[in-house]
Amino acid sequence: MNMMTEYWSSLASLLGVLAFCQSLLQLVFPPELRFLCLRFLNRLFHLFSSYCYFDITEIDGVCTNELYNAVQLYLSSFVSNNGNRLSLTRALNSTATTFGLSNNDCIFDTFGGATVLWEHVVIQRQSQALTWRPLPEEKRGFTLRIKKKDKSLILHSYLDYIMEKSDEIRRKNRDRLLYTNTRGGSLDSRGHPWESVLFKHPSTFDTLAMHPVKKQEIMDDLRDFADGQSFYHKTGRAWKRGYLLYGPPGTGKSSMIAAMANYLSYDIYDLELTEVHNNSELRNLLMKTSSKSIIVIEDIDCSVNLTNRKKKKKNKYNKGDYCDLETSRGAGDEDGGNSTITLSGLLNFTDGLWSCCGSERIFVFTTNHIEELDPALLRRGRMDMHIYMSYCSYPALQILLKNYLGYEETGLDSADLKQLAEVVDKAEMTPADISEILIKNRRHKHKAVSELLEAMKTRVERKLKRGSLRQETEEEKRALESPEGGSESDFEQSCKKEEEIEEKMK
Ligand SMILES: Nc1ncnc2c1ncn2[C@@H]1O[C@H](COP(=O)(O)OP(=O)(O)OP(=O)(O)O)[C@@H](O)[C@H]1O
Repeated sequence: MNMMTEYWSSLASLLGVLAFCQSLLQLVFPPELRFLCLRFLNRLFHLFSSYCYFDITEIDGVCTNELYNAVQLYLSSFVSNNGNRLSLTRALNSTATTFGLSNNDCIFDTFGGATVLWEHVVIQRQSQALTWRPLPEEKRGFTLRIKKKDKSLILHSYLDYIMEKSDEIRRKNRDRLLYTNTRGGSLDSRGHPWESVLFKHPSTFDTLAMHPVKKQEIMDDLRDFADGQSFYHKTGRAWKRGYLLYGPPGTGKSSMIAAMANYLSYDIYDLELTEVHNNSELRNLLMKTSSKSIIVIEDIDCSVNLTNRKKKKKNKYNKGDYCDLETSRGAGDEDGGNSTITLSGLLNFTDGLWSCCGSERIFVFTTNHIEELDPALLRRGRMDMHIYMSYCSYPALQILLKNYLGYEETGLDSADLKQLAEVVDKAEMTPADISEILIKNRRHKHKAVSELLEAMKTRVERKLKRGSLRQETEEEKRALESPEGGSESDFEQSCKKEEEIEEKMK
């Protein structure tokens, strides 16, 4: 008991001494002097430290600091792999989740061999300043710690790099738009010649069925283009690229365009040439497109008479009102007058001076009949890459089987696969045809494969039959046409026979 009393009394006298010292300190060292001392110590510390620090606050005065937002987005791109405690956000109507550093958490980053430390600093705001807009209750910011020797690298390149990266992430996270030119060239309420809708096409290079080597080549080309600003600048070329997609209907030309847009996070401008009246309207449309976009003209062979030939083009595949365009607008204004679009107008659109307004644009033309296009339109520099979208090959079929039936996970009968590999090239089926069969039977994998195999075999048989019948007819025709051949009525008979074959094949 005595011990306890002694303990309490010595504690009380110690506290008394402390209180006395504190009031003495207050008297000798007023707060101003203490603050100065602290500042001095701080300066001394920084003088001998090899690090320097930068504060990037969320709000600079009353304006939002763009750099803060950029750093937040930039860090979100790799923080998910490194951080232990993360903040998660998702904007309204967005499908992307954004990771962020939690309050007062740190993360290291490296750039050009320099290691930097980012700290997310969150402190409560003491009082609301008198501003025209209410400030958040918390004061947020990032503190960047770098080595003094890296200062110039970080300030000159790293921050620009962060701004660029954040732009890219922002574009990726936002929804893409699909534009189409307004009917008859009229302007919308904002005086814009393009109308837009949200573009949510699910096609990606993963889902696209084509040979993986070819696919990779296209992806590399697109990536080189998107990252090639300095290259295009250095070589004095306009920052644009043209792709011509050609091949039979249903081989994935439109799917490829969607995959390109999703891959690069570009908007799409789907140009309906039939709604454009003349070259100057075409130029105006081009000027109103934004950079980082894909400008598409589908079925270019059917859209307008692009051969500049005097004779009117005969369209093999009638595609409705596309085909009579030249007729309906009064063909004959071939030399670039104001009443119709001409080949030279289109060439100017793709690589004339006007095509360089804005930058980072991709032109994609599609056609089912490359042979009907004017060589001027096809030359490299205008259409830099010609991509043949072929009938389904075995590597492409494997992608479809994987997408539609989950083929890789569960595996299919190897004998079936072997047979598919044998007939797929001969069958000449489009990915669209194959997709249809697979969709129909997607719940029954083995039925899907056997039906597909059946369809392919039938096609091969029909092709063989057609080939041999045609050969027979050719021989008969040749016999009839020879000097000792038969009469005209025999020839007519042979034609009739060919028609019969066609009928049978149908
Ligand atoms: N290469 C492919 N990979 C994956 N799916 C494909 C492919 N080709 C076609 N398809 C499927 O077939 C459908 C039609 O294809 P798409 O419209 O892309 O072909 P297209 O070549 O543009 O045809 P068209 O020349 O008639 O416009 C697509 O919705 C897609 O489901």
